[in-house]
Amino acid sequence: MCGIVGIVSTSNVNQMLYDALTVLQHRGQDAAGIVTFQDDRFFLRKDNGLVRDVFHTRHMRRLVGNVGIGHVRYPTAGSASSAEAQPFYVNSPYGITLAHNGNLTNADELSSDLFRTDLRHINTNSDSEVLLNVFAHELQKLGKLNPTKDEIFAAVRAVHQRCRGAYGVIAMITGYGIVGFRDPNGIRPACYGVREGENGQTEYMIASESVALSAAGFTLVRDIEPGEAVYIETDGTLYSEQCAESPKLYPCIFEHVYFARPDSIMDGVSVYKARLRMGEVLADKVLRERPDHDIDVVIPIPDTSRTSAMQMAYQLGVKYREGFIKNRYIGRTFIMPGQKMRKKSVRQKLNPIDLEFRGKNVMLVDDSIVRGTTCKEIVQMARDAGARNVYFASAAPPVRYPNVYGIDMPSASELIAHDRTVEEVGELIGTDWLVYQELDDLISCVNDVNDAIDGWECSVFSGDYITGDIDKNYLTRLENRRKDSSTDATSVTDVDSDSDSDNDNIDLHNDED
Ligand SMILES: O=P(O)(O)OC[C@H]1O[C@H](OP(=O)(O)OP(=O)(O)O)[C@H](O)[C@@H]1O
Ligand SMILES: NC(=O)CC[C@H](N)C(=O)O
Ligand SMILES: [Mg+2]
Repeated sequence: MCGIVGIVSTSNVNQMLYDALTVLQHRGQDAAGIVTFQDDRFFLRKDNGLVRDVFHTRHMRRLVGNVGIGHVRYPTAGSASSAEAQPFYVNSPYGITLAHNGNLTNADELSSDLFRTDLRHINTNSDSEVLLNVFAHELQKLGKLNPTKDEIFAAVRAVHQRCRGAYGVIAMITGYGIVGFRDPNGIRPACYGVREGENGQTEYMIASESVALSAAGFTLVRDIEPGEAVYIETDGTLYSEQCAESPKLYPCIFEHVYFARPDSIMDGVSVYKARLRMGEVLADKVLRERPDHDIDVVIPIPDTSRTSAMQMAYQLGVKYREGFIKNRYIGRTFIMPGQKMRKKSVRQKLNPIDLEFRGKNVMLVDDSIVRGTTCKEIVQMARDAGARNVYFASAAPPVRYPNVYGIDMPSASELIAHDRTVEEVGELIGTDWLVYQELDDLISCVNDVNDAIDGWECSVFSGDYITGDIDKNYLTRLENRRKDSSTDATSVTDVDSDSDSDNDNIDLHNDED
């Protein structure tokens, strides 16, 4: 899902960016990058790996300057090669770097237009490099030596006209400042906050999630509106403008189900509260389906489902027990590239405490079932640990349709619930009873706080794509591309974590290694 952050400060931003990226690490574990600038020079460090592995002291020392942006990557387009780590850089106009969360649905067309009409070269398969070049081209067309805020907003307006899909973006323009914007449907999140810097001057941070702000002592001001751009000059002056023609707010509901940290507030909705409610309404469904259930204990599948499972147990009046212990050194499995690695990691990551299972009817709770990698293993582990009956509840409805907006599930065939009934899925994962959340119930969990929300981007559950440009042909093309690329060692599908560590990484050569 990628995490993005940008800071305009009164002192060096390298450590603040690093810390913010560690707080956003749950959004992307594949690659990380930071770019700063000082005295008209960019300083960039990016590579595959977790934040703590990418940045060593020698890199941090070189990342000087009071303004910078950062990115943690979970690839959804192109490959997992280090050449597609972000931020991306383009030297003209002004020198622009950009960090993107989301996925463009018309990246192929744009890429060809950029080459044929705009005479721009795209060097990777990343849609984010395309987005950067569209922005750069539109800014360049205005042809000014010094860009004003109005020109920057005009370039964002043009990006909205040309780009389709989902994007939360932070771009840095050398010598001028940073600009953050969201797609006209507000699918991907972005917010900004303030704190007092040296000499009482205001410092700004833009980030994917509010938790990055609060962890660094910034106060959340607000979410960036769909289609809106926020431009912060290097001296700390902030401007904002609506740059889309008819913006609507349709945030991605899967952020609340899985991606976001529970201590974040997104578009006014507390992720933690939403997950508590998911547990509550799921318990109501369990009681509707089996008023005389014989559940002895509710057990979460750590980490993400904990909040919902706890509330579900409370609502059912059943014991809540931590029956699986999570190895804290293994990351999130769903966002790992490659099914082989994901499968292996579930066993490495979770281990049962047998006494919580032996002879009991256990209700296992997860936030979602996507490919079924986790639940298949877990149900078996519960049986091996001696459970009498293994029931399974998902705090989200069946995931039946591909995602094209920044979650790496582009083909329907890899989704366990695609074209299957709930009973069939239950049988496949080997559970004695499977309960899914209803979509209307899920929506009710996130709905009641913010009137500005027009609806939710729920395509993985409903098959309705808010951008209106996704049809059967598009999804078939995507699925075929996925099949073709699965034989390619550097594809998003089947990359080994360090298989391309010695790939050439074309970027700024002010870094000595
Ligand atoms: O059906 P699947 O394809 O297995 O995907 C769903 C699972 O993946 C995620 O866990 P993950 O390990 O990524 O993260 P977590 O520790 O935050 O729960 C999610 O929480 C589910 O447990
Ligand atoms: N998950 C994301 O936000 C991915 C961003 C971008 N599409 C990439 O693949 O790098
Ligand atoms: Mg999980």
